[in-house]
Amino acid sequence: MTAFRTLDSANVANKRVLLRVDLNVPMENGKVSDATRIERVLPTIREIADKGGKVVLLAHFGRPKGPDPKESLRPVAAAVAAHLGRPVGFAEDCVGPTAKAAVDAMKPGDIVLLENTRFHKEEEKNDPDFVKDLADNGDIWVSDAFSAAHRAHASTEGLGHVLPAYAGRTMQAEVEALAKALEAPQRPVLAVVGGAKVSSKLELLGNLVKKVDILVIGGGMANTFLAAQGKAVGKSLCERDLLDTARSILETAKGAGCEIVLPIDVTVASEFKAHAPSKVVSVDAVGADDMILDIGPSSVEVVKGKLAQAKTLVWNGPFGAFELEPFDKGTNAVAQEAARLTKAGKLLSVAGGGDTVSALNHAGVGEDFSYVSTAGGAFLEWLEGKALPGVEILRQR
Ligand SMILES: Nc1ncnc2c1ncn2[C@@H]1O[C@H](COP(=O)(O)OP(=O)(O)O)[C@@H](O)[C@H]1O
Ligand SMILES: O=C(OP(=O)(O)O)[C@H](O)COP(=O)(O)O
Repeated sequence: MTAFRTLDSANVANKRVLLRVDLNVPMENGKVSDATRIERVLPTIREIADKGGKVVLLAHFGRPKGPDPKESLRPVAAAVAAHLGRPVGFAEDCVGPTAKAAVDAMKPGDIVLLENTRFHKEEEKNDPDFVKDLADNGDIWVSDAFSAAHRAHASTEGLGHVLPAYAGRTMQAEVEALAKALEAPQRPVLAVVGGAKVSSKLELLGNLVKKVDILVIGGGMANTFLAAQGKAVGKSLCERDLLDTARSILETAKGAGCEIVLPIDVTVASEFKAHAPSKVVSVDAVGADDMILDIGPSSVEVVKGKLAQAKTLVWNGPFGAFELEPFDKGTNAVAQEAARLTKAGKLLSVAGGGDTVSALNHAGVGEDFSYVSTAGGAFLEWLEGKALPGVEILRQR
């Protein structure tokens, strides 16, 4: 494995440092509801600023189709400043005259966050002209966004081709910690995959089932598998065009000797709303107007039984819409059991993902897992053994 170029070898004094961070943080009512991703990048920001660098933060937020005030990073800049205890400026564009004016006005040690890189469609295309526009405001590029390193985007990968590239402290720490915890995991290995990013994560499961002994599928992800088995899922989140993919993953799992665990009962409601009237039903009895928002109590018991068999747990994606009570019950119960087994020395537990970390904190066990990564999709791809473009670019230069 080629070593990273790290901040140890970077001369940042007086330099404009384009620092890619992942500030795709959970928000509730316009406020950051879980600051783990912010907390994790503070050491790198402080180190560069204290060495006299000008810290130009680049980040994405959500999946906007173009400029969209609802997906602005402005409120996140205020949260970064609050956690850092230092002022953080904000520029309303990440390229062009607005960004240039903000960066030109910086003094050594200053910190500025540029607006959502995804307001430009060229970001996700890794467009060379856009990369150049971003690079115009920097002398070096530091990436501390391990959780976005599975994306070969302009700010997560492209910049590494045109500027001297270095890994930030969180990037370093994540890769080291995951390798230490999971390079030779004790078996059985149990993976839990849930959450809502079904289309971008479902296909990963085809490789994951070859690496783990048991795969528990929950959250929105489970609905597509239930539908693939011919079950009704009503108004639930479900990717109908991925039913064949889901079926082929079930086949691959069978061939690989990986046990797949799906919910046997679910909590349904007719609205995606906290305290919406809800009931627990069998997965064979979901009605046309029902929305599956959590796993049910019998499923929780099944998952607890699987946890008791496992020596290693890897987890991305909550079991339900945990932000809305009472649809946090399944996630809370499983998280608390995993934490108990970890504290008893019976389980090595690694969990990751912006919302998953938030869910563990919500369940009161964020400190009790063996390792909590900021990364969800990137963590799953790393686990599959895939090379992550945003990591590889840091090794090559
Ligand atoms: N059954 C479900 N229906 C709709 N949304 C769900 C369901 N289960 C979980 N979710 C949502 O999944 C989101 C987290 O998914 P995801 O972004 O994939 O996780 P992470 O950020 O940890 O990688 C949460 O906002 C949660 O509300
Ligand atoms: O939140 C993220 O990933 P995650 O939800 O898998 O943890 C990253 O910021 C990547 O975001 P993306 O999946 O919109 O590219």
